[in-house]
Amino acid sequence: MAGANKSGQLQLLDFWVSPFGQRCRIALDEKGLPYEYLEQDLGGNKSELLLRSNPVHKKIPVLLHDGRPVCESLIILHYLDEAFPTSAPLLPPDAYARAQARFWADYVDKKVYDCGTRLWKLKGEPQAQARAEMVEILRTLDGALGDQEFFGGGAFGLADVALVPFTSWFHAYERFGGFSVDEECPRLAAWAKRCAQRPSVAKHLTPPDKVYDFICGLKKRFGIE
Ligand SMILES: N[C@@H](CCC(=O)N[C@@H](CS)C(=O)NCC(=O)O)C(=O)O
Repeated sequence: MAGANKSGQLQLLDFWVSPFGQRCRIALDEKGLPYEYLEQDLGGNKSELLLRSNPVHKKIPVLLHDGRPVCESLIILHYLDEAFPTSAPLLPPDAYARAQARFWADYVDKKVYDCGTRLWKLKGEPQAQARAEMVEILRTLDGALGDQEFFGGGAFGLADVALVPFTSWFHAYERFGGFSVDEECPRLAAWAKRCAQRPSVAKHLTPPDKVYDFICGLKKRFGIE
């Protein structure tokens, strides 16, 4: 059966362009865990399975492990690490390093998507504020990365998985914000290119032009020109 392995059946309720869903797909591949991908309709016709599996937020991604739902992408990443501890851990063994990884994953969660949405939704001064904030967020991440290969040091880990799906949204953020990640944050730009060479990332990142077209479609739907 698709998604079944000796540790049980894994299914992922997801939506193709979602950075949160991509986190889960990348983590599942990093860990070599087979799963069944279940694309969801989020446009006003949510499936019974999604509503039953995530009755609180009614959002993707949801991981079903032998039919039991786990919601919220970062919680799913932690769950995968705990449920499948022997396969490619996302979190390092050292407690302090684990806390650092969680801090940056949480920072990404609190900052990037929300600011990115303001960038494409707003106009004038509020949009200029979102642009300044996004550059600040990306510079902060560039500083946290420093000269390390990955946020997890030498290993691709939790914070990398949390942030990397947004690299395919950078192109749209750059176009709506009128800035360049390469120029503002060269270390982060180089990190994104390094990550893109990983099979798990290359396979699951949505091409940047498709993300841009998707956002343009949303703008049209919301009547934002
Ligand atoms: N904090 C959640 C965010 C998930 C989320 O925003 N999912 C969006 C798709 S990108 C969704 O399902 N939207 C449907 C809706 O809001 O009705 C996570 O990390 O999983």
